[in-house]
Amino acid sequence: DLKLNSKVADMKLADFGHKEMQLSEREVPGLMELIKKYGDTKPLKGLKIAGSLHMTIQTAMLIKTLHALGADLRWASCNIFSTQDHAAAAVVDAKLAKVFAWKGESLEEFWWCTEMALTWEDGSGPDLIVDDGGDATLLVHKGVAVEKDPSLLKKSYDNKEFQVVMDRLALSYEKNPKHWTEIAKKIRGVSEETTTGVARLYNMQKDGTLLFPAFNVNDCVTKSKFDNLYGCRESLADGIKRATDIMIAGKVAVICGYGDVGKGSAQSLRGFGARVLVTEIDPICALQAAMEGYEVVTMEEAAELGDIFVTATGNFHVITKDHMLKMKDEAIVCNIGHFDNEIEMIYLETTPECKRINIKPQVDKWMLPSGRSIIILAEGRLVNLGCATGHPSFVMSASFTNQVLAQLELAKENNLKNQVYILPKKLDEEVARLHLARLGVKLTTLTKEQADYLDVNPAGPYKSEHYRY
Ligand SMILES: NC(=O)C1=CN([C@@H]2O[C@H](COP(=O)(O)OP(=O)(O)OC[C@H]3O[C@@H](n4cnc5c(N)ncnc54)[C@H](O)[C@@H]3O)[C@@H](O)[C@H]2O)C=CC1
Ligand SMILES: Nc1ncnc2c1ncn2[C@@H]1O[C@H](CO)C(=O)[C@H]1O
Repeated sequence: DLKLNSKVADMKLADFGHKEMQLSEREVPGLMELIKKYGDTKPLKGLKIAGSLHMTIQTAMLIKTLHALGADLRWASCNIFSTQDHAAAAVVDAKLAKVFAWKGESLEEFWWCTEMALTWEDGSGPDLIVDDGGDATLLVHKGVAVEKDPSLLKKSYDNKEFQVVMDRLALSYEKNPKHWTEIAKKIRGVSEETTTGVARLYNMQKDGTLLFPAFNVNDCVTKSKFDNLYGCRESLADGIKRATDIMIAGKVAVICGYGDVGKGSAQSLRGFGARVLVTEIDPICALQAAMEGYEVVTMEEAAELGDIFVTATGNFHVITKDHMLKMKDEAIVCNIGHFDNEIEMIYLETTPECKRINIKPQVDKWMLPSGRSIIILAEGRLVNLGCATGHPSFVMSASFTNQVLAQLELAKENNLKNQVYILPKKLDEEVARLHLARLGVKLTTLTKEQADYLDVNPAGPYKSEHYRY
């Protein structure tokens, strides 16, 4: 396998990918600025970067930037449905990275791709990881764990996906029982894209099991208060409409979770004229939803009311078997959270009385024992990337500018500990500044008197560490 240059769906799509990458340049000002600033000095020269992040046109521009800064790249997607095959082909064709990703991977193929992204032709591993959801970081950590305790390979696991991971690790253990231990030693750190991946990192930091330093890119203000919020505001409706062509106006939409993603999702469907109900566990977010005029209900109440259901919690089994059995005939059910367990898909997939009728790729009608059916999008995986193309380039430019800044910090080898770090506010403000011109924003400059009055530096940072945007 390791001699494999790349594995993508169709290299004939490369030209289309190049055209869409070129068209996105105007929309990724932050990335273009980083290439201008560092393209000559190449601060990532000689460093190997493994990526596990949706292989889209936007990610192709992130890869282009990391490549321009000197990195040697291998890439997989972090979701079986989110690859845009023309983006993958263009990246391979332009020799920006070796790519192992295609839309519609099986779970076994997904974990093979992830391992291929983490392993160079000579069997060596990366210096740095760009992760989204933490699956690449998980494979390295579980690899080290089984090499410490091979008996873990003998067990059988109820969780189907975890069993696939352990089967894959059994193969690498057979080839080299020190493979992952050697790889982990060399890794300078990981930069993590999303809320759920960041939660995993803080759990490992708390348990003391983190094997290398990590940057929490999600909690850059110019990531989560933009991508999670405004990105979902645009790409959620895109996913639902491309999948079902449903009229949203006048329908009852139920958004589970009112965090950054839930806020953008609720606003998205309200914008199309839906009557939006919200469910929440957190009194503060529930109060925010109420202040915005949303009706805050429980899923038990909402199950029989909704026409369209969207989970956005980062939690699991938020929409359960009981909820599905109460739903209207042909209610649409989807998830925009990172993992596919927000909807209890295991009930549908393991109950003989539940019959799946495939309408088209990533759109299934499930006949239920209730005598009614529901429409499940992208098999419960994130609907904006499974049924559409994810967030547009402009908002991803801010997220990915933070990713590159985090990679540059990790590359410096400045004795970071095995813990989770956040980029400084000054850089966050810089990322925002890089995106103003494209929108014609005219920023006001503080006078010295005003700066003194506010007790801030005229060049920033403009807010305290505890400021909530
Ligand atoms: N599809 C996409 O493009 C994106 C997906 N994400 C993912 O979306 C998920 C949510 O992300 P954020 O909004 O940033 O997280 P968040 O933590 O800001 O919001 C999640 C909210 O869900 C609530 N919640 C948890 N369990 C719940 C339950 N059982 N019922 C109702 N509410 C519940 C929490 O109280 C919280 O307010 C994560 O998995 C994240 O990785 C994030 C950004 C973009
Ligand atoms: N078009 C896109 N390309 C790459 N990543 C994306 C895109 N849209 C959303 N995402 C990311 O997907 C993760 C969730 O897996 C986020 O937190 C977003 O930053």
